[in-house]
Amino acid sequence: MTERILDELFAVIKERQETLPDDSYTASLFTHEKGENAVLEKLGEEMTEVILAAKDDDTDEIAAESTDLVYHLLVLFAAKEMDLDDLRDELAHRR
Ligand SMILES: N=c1c2ncn([C@@H]3O[C@H](COP(=O)(O)OP(=O)(O)OP(=O)(O)O)[C@@H](O)[C@H]3O)c2ncn1[C@@H]1O[C@H](COP(=O)(O)O)[C@@H](O)[C@H]1O
Repeated sequence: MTERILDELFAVIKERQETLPDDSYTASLFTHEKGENAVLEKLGEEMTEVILAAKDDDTDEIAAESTDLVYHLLVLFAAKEMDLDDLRDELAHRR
């Protein structure tokens, strides 16, 4: 697995945001009739799914749902015209 996988995924998300292919789930989040609420609702759902997986002590499910959560968080960053450096800078600031 490449160390830059988050950057690579974020680049694909930005590309989908620009080109809006019909068959892309990511694009559908940017064009949803609910607007920004579409991704905000998914973030809430995925966070709940992480919590339920944790309550079940199901580490495979925690990893899977956390991956859904991170993906939707990156979609939110793109929607807000932020990028991964905003996250890195904030983390570095706290060291
Ligand atoms: N990493 C992801 C990714 N993670 C999660 N998801 C989608 O997020 C949604 C999660 O929704 P749910 O948890 O509700 O799961 P569900 O399968 O819809 O329904 P349930 O039965 O679980 O309720 C699913 O549709 C997943 O496909 C993702 N969709 C796309 N990507 C990546 O985004 C990039 C662009 O992909 P396209 O959007 O397909 O162009 C590619 O690199 C993809 O791998």
